[in-house]
Amino acid sequence: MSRARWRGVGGALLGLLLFGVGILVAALLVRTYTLPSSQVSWQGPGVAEVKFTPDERQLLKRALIGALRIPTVSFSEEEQNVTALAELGEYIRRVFPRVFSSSIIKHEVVAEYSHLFAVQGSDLSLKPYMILAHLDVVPAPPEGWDVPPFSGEERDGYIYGRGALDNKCCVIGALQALDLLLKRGYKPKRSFYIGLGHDEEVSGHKGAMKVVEKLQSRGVKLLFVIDEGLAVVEGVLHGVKKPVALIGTTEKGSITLNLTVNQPPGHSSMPPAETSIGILAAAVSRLERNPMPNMFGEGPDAFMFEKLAGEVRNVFPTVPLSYTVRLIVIFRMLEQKPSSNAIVRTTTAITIFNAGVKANVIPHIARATVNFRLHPAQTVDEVLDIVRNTVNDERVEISVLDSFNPLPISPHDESNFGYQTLQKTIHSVFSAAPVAPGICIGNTDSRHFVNLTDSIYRFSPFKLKAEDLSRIHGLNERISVEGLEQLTQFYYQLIQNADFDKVPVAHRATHEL
Ligand SMILES: CCCCCCCC/C=C\CCCCCCCC(=O)NCC(=O)O
Ligand SMILES: [Zn+2]
Ligand SMILES: [Zn+2]
Repeated sequence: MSRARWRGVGGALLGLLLFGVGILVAALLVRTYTLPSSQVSWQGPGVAEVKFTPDERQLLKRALIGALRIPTVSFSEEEQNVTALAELGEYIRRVFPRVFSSSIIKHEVVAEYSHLFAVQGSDLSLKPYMILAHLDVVPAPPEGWDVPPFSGEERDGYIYGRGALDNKCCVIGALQALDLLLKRGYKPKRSFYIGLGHDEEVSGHKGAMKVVEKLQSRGVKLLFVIDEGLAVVEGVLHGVKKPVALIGTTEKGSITLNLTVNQPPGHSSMPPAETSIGILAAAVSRLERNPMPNMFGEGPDAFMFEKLAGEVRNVFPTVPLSYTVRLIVIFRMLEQKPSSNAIVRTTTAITIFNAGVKANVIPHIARATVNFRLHPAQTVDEVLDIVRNTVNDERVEISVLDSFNPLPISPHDESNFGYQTLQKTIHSVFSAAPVAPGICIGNTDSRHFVNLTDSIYRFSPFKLKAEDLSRIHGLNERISVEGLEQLTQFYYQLIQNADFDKVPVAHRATHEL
């Protein structure tokens, strides 16, 4: 046989060998996945679902509508509508008298406008847990809304208003669930707290932090904390069609910077080659055009995709791709949408830009504020280094207004009581939606609780479609009446599920995918 022919046969054999090895590696990789969590079933007794009477359904709706009408706006750490915060405090007293007068509940006002409810369980040997929500909201100028943002108007099965999702629905849902449990004579075994902060939207330094100080001074340790955060998302994650429940097991860090350029002012008829505005604009544009690196797989986002691998639809239906390859394809697609881009990298948002006073005056000072949300695989120092290198202009002064590192990752293994109790409750309330750990892309009051527990979970118990994401802090924020009832059901069942003293045990089928 000629040398060329031998080379051809050798090449074909090598190709076959590589193909075989490729198949083997892919098979080994996909073997490690278990069936999606939707296939998990729970051992042991379930808890009773709350059946709302028609009157209770009306009262629940009215309770949220009333709360939405009180404009508890936080503008900044220094400027909050404290009259409205006081009014909302009075309002919850009026709407939930059973909660405020129960002999097993101690209520205290913290730092004037926050509230702490301590519900005493019958078994004091069980470690308590905490449900958090917040009373304040971000501003809502009426332009662009279909209904006035503080009207609480009900339309076509939805209740509209600033705070409908973030986060008065959880304030009302948690209190309503507790009220219904008391009404039905339920006596909790495990003690728990409900904390309602009043300045979450501007840091939580005055509210949640003071609640933490109070609990710490009493030597309280918590089994777990549940706060707002991720949700049951539908059509948000590329390639996953059915609703999946994402529990934030960590939260992004944050850096807020001021970029300031100081140049001599003067007459606009004799402009310099570059003005303070031009220099600053170029600097912020460099930051926008050079996004932080894609860190997919280097943080807990990897856990989320591993868990959801079984749910990922093949994006090329005619090509038989392994789950591993599908994940790699999705990895690139994630960058295309702001919500999933936020999961895979530190984000850069230019939020304030100020300069100039008059058309014929060269401005002296130009200033921009830039807010970064840090991926859990990066630190404040690392991001600041990248920012300095990208700006790369000594005329731009960079000062840090506020910064904190990403939060620790809370346990989400099979032996963790808090995570498993949440998962069990989610399965029961949201028709067995698969549950996965994720990165909470916004910041919450729960970040102040790290010294009280290692188990902090950020989960808002409602469904969110892709088009709903822009309603949070945006226009036409709303919750469906059905969603509000489901959310209340969630807290109602969670409180009962937390009364078991052992971790719920899941039956899980392992399976080769
Ligand atoms: C891979 C796709 C996953 C996309 C996940 C996006 C799901 C979004 C779900 C909820 C929205 C996140 C809201 C987080 C709570 C924000 C609380 C807040 O506003 N805090 C103040 C602040 O962060 O400034
Ligand atoms: Zn919130
Ligand atoms: Zn918010």
